[in-house]
Amino acid sequence: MDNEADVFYRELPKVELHAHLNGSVSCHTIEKLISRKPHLNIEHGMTAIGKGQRRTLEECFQVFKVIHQLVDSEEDILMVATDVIREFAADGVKYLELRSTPREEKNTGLTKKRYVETVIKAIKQCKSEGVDIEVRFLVAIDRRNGTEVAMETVKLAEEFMLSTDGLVVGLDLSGDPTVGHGKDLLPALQRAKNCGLKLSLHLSEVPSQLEESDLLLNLPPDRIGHGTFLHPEVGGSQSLVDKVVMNNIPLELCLTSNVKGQTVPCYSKHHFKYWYQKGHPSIICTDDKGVFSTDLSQEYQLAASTFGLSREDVWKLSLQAIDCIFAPDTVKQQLKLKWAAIKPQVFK
Ligand SMILES: CC(C)=CCNc1ncnc2c1ncn2[C@@H]1O[C@H](COP(=O)(O)O)[C@@H](O)[C@H]1O
Ligand SMILES: [Zn+2]
Repeated sequence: MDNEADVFYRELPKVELHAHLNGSVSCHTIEKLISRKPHLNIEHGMTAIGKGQRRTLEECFQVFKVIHQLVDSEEDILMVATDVIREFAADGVKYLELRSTPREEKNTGLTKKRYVETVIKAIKQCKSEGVDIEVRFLVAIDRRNGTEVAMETVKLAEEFMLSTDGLVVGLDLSGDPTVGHGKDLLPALQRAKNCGLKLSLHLSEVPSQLEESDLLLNLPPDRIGHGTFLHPEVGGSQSLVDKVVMNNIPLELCLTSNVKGQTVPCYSKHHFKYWYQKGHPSIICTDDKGVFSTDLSQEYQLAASTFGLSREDVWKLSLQAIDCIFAPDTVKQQLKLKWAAIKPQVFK
C-alpha cells in the first residue's frame, strides 16, 4: 500500500524536462513489445536495471540497442510514445518534454521523417483523449553519428518546428559521451540556435570533457543535461561554473541514472547538492525511467530524503522548473495557475 509520503510525491504537480523516449519504456510496454517479436529472444532483464543494480556506462548503452530492436516500426513508436505519455501523466507530470533520436529502419520502411511524425501523432492522440499533460518534443542528435547527420537532424527539427504549431520546441544532444567531439557538431548546433530551436545539451556527463564543455557553453545552450563534472571539486573548473552561472543555464539532474550508471558514487555525493546550494536552477528529471526502473515522483522523494528538503522546498523545486521549460510564456502562466489550484490538495 502507498504510504502518505508516496501519495504526496505522486500528487505533487511535476515538470519533466529530460526524458529519452526509448529509455522511458515501462516493463508493461516492454512485455507487449516482446510478445510482438518473440523471435528476437529478448528477456525483460536485458532492458532495465533493477533496484540496487549498477552498470558501466558502456553496458547501459548496450541496453538501448536492445530496446531499439524491439521498437523499430511506426506501430511500435506510436504505442511506446502514447504509453510513455500516459505513464508520466499518471505519475502527476503536468508538462513533459520528450526527446528522441529519429531513426531509419530498413526492415520496416521507417524513415526519420516518419519517426518524428509518429511521435507527434502520439502527442496529439493523448491530447485528444484528454490526458492531463502538456507535451512538447525535442529532436535528438546522437553525437556518435557525426557532423553530417547532426546537420540533417537540425534541418528535420527546423521543418517540424515550423509545421507542428509549436510541438517541436528544440534540440537535444545526447549519445555515448565517450564517442565523438562536440566541436564537430558546433555548426549544426549554431544553426539550430539561429533558427529558434532551443538547445538542451548533455554536458560533462563523464570526466575530462573540459575543453568540449567550454566550447559548447559558449553557444550558450538553453539547458544542460547532467553537467556531472563541471564543478572544480570533481575535476571541472571555476570558469565552467562561472559560464553556467552567468548565463543562468538550468541543469537537468537525474539522480538514479547517474548512480546506476556509476558516474556518481552514491546519492549523497550527487552534484544536485552543489548546484542547489548555490541557488542555481536545478531540475529533477528521470533521464530513462524504464531503463533505470524509476519515475519522477521517486526522484523527487529521493532528492528530498538525501538532501533533507522540506515539503515546501520540494514544492518550490517543482514550481521553479516551470520557468525552465522551452514552451512560451503563455504555457508557463497556465502551468503556474494549475500549480496554485493543486497546492491545497497536496498540502491537505
Ligand atoms: C548510459 C547511461 C548512464 C545513460 C544515461 N545517460 C545518457 N547519456 C547520453 N545519452 C543518453 C542517455 N540516456 C539515453 N541517451 C540517448 O537516448 C537514446 C535512447 O532514446 P531514443 O532512442 O533517442 O528515444 C540512446 O540511444 C542515447 O542516444
Ligand atoms: Zn539523458
